Amino acid sequence: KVAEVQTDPPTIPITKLYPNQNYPEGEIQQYPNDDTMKTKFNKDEIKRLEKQEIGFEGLNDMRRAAEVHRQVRRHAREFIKPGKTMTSIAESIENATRLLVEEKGFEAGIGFPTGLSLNHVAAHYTPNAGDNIVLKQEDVLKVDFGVHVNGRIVDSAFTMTFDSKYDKLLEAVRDATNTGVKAAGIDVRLCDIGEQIQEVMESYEIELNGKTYPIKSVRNLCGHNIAPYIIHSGKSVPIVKNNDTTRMEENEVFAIETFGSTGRGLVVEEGVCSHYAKSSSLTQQQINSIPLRVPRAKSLLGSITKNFGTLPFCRRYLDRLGEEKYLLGLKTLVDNGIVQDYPPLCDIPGSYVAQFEHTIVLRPGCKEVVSRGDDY
Ligand SMILES: O=S(=O)(c1cccs1)N(Cc1ccc(F)cc1)Cc1ncn[nH]1
Ligand SMILES: [Mn+2]
Ligand SMILES: [Mn+2]
Ligand SMILES: [Mn+2]
Repeated sequence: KVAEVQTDPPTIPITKLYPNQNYPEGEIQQYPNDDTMKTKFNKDEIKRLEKQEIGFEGLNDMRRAAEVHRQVRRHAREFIKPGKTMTSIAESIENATRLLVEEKGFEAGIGFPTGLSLNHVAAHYTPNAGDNIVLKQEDVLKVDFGVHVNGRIVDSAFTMTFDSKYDKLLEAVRDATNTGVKAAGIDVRLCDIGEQIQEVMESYEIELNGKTYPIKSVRNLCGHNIAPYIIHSGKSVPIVKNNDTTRMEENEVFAIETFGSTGRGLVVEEGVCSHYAKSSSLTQQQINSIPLRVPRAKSLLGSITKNFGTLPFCRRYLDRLGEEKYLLGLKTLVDNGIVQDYPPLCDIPGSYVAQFEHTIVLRPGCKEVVSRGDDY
């Protein structure tokens, strides 16, 4: 029996909703420098390159992951309400993702921990075991979660508020992210994208509790390129003007994300860490050559390699695997550079940060915003 329509809450895997396995295309955009592109590739060259691109399989895998993302977030936007614990929110998103993507080893699953950063915390907060934080009416919540199919990660995020007083902040960031998505393209310089994002972001201001704040682009946060099983594979997309003349290249996948803040427009690593990922730059041989005097570190590394590979994970994912007494072992792996920690990234207390993020594919003939939905 082929199901036609998703249940609420969502329980039907996306493969069952698309029996022909052709998943919906994202938003197609032409490149900003399209005329020079035309001279670069003629029609049949584009045809040939479209075959190559990230391989039709790769693109189809991303589209399936993106459809999972859209259906999970549609439900998340209904059930995330003040009074719910961060833990219950994270688990609802993760359970729905596992169901819809049909989690199976490295073939399909969660792309990285469910980011639920609040207010002046911009990114990389997810609850650890025992976290009792409850969502409040005046919170500014960034929901940033990932879905992968065969390592093709869709990284997309949106901001939720329950008070219209923050509307201008969300409008600024949404406009800035869409500006970055539009500016992106083959051969486009990263610095030019950062400049355009900053110009739009900082053209906005917001009045909060009787005071007017200019909205600042958070200058030390950025978007990034994505490779199979590697959430950031080397290039950073700035959200302020800088001098990085590195260019985007065809067939690259980018997460375009912008952060607007009423605070300093600068984040620092602050608070208890929850997010980690095995370094993608060390070879197995290099790892083997590092003496690990803490026995637990070795067994923990085995579990991380087996269950996550280079995909980011959080402490709750270790807990659900039955790992115990792992904090010293984890610290040892971090101190030896085998595992990278990603602590919460915070502006000043009392400030508010908003985020929107899309994943785009720079196909030879067009740009595909795979994570675009009717919500953002
Ligand atoms: O800030 S990043 O570390 C980065 C940006 C540019 C170069 S590296 N980061 C990558 C990442 C790190 C850990 C994760 F669990 C998931 C992703 C961006 C990001 N965080 C959430 N969504 N997107
Ligand atoms: Mn629902
Ligand atoms: Mn993200
Ligand atoms: Mn990202």
